[in-house]
Amino acid sequence: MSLRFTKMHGLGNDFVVLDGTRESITLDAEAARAIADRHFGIGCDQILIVEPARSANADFGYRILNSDGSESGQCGNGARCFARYVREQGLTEKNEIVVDVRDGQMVLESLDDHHYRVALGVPVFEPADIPLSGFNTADEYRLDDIAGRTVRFAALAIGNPHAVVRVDDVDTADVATIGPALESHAAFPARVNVGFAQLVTPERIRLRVYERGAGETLACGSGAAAAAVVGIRAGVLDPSVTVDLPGGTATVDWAGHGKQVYLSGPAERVFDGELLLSNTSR
Ligand SMILES: N[C@@H](CCC[C@H](N)C(=O)O)C(=O)O
Repeated sequence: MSLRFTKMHGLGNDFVVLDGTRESITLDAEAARAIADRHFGIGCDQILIVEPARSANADFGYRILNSDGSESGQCGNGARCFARYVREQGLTEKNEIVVDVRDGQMVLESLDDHHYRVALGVPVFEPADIPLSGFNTADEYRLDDIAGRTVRFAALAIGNPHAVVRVDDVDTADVATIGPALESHAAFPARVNVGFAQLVTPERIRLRVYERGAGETLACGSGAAAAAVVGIRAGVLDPSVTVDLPGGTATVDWAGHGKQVYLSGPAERVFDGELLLSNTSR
């Protein structure tokens, strides 16, 4: 059995994109891990599945699987690739696309030169799936047992959960230790994406993200949005923020409490291929 796929990336956060509009695609966690495997499969941070819309006002459904086989409700870099994919595959000619994600909807807009702007949703502080309690304030939590250290962070959801740790220098931040320790800490039963953000100017941050279910990636779009929103809410960032990630630069715009957060940046198509599913099992 074989499956046609397109390999894409957004700022080096890479994806295998599958068309589930013509025939339904069911991938269990083991199959997802096999596809994402960089030695025995195609290799990617996430698998994106284009599905038929579930709501009357949507154009498509959008499913996201991490490289460890877990499912997420959000992928910002993937959403830009999704927008490019559905237009290039002739699935729509629309410039503005509404997609159903696991817990809501997103709006994807085509800009010039293969750039896209994505409305990720309204950020939620004190999200229900992050049952932290007994910490300082809604904006700053603290855990004392992260690899023997005390770590302070903000926590919020943008369709998926994020912890944002402010650091002086992303180059020397201990992402490899603090990232996985916080990602799978008991305080986060659904696990969490962990961003390490360095303030450069009120319009610019540098960011590295240890992603839930994928490890450190070259860029995380929802992580960029989360870090910018935390800084804007704290009054240290302007409403439009340039986010420098290891894989490139994204822009985040947020007008404040109760408003949608927007992520803009490029989407690249790398190649098309056909996956022989029997070759992915080990
Ligand atoms: N790379 C993504 C986020 C993908 C999902 C995330 N790892 C999760 O489990 O929530 C992005 O660009 O937003």
